[in-house]
Amino acid sequence: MKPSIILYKTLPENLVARLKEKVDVIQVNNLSPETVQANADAFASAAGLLGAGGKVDGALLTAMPALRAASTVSVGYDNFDVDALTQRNVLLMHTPTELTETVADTLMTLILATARRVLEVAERVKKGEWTSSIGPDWYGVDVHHKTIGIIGMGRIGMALAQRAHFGFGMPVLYNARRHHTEAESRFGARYCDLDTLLSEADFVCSILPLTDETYHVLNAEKLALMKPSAILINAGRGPVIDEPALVDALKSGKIHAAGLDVFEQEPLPVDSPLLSLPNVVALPHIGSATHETRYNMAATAVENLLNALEGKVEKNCVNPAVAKQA
Ligand SMILES: NC(=O)c1ccc[n+]([C@@H]2O[C@H](COP(=O)([O-])OP(=O)(O)OC[C@H]3O[C@@H](n4cnc5c(N)ncnc54)[C@H](O)[C@@H]3O)[C@@H](O)[C@H]2O)c1
Ligand SMILES: O=C(O)[C@H](O)CO
Repeated sequence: MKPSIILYKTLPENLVARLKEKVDVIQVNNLSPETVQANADAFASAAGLLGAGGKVDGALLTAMPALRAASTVSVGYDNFDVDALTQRNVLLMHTPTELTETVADTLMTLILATARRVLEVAERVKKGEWTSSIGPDWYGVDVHHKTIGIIGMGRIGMALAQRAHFGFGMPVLYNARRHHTEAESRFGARYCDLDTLLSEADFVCSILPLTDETYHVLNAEKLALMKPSAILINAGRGPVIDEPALVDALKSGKIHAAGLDVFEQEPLPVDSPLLSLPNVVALPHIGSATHETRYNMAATAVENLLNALEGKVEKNCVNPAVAKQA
């Protein structure tokens, strides 16, 4: 008998067919308590879990005693209780490599869109305000040769540094948990403590994972260190920034603008004060959202799950210690 899995994301047909070669697939819409309750037997007997978003915590794991592997269509896994998974010998697989370049493109998009006020001026053109030669009220600020400060010099941080250094001639500052010799040799990047980075960078770009340590690391005190001309970009996770403190910094001119792909609450509520600020570019968490990259992520997540269920976890595993115990 084939093992069964819970699939909580819509996947292309060919990928579902690939899964069905090896496992029985039970498709659900989400991982809400209502869904779990309505499909209690399926959840109880499933050996695998595949999808994106949704909280995978102790309560869900209690409802899934047969679970052996979970596979997320994402690189970030802050929505998983990794300790609880590891305690129960459940492997967690993710997609760390497929999206790197695409997310770096998104970060560059936010840098350019905020600096050149792309949304604002395009909107003015649509409204028919471009009636004579433009003046300073349409101007933005330069990106090229300005200093970029990257908080989180991991895979995506490196891809951003490459674009900034080679494409835009930008000096690169960075902060991470360790020195990154490759970033220093390839991009001349300079390691800084967080306060120095915040006070020197023209573009402060956060691509941090969300952890207990990074929660609200960019709070009012830290934002106050930024130059009034500086622009803050965040494509890591929303709760890394204290959002009310950011709104205050943007409203009072303590910082120049912000480009955001992630928020404390997603989807961003329509009454968020961020949406009424002209100096904010807000995107709906599209960091990796191209057809090519989302397909590649889904295909990798499928193979990750099938491999994990067969005990093959050479790569893409968040808690490989589980495999060693098996
Ligand atoms: N907006 C999106 O759609 C999108 C897409 C992909 C990834 N992300 C987010 O970006 C994150 C990073 O992805 P990645 O592939 O570059 O991960 P990565 O693991 O390669 O890099 C993470 C970097 O953050 C640093 N870091 C972690 N904790 C830190 C701390 N407390 N202080 C300073 N630095 C710290 C690490 O040292 C590392 O350099 C993901 O975890 C995810 O949350 C968002
Ligand atoms: O972590 C990721 O892969 C993206 O943020 C999508 O959730």
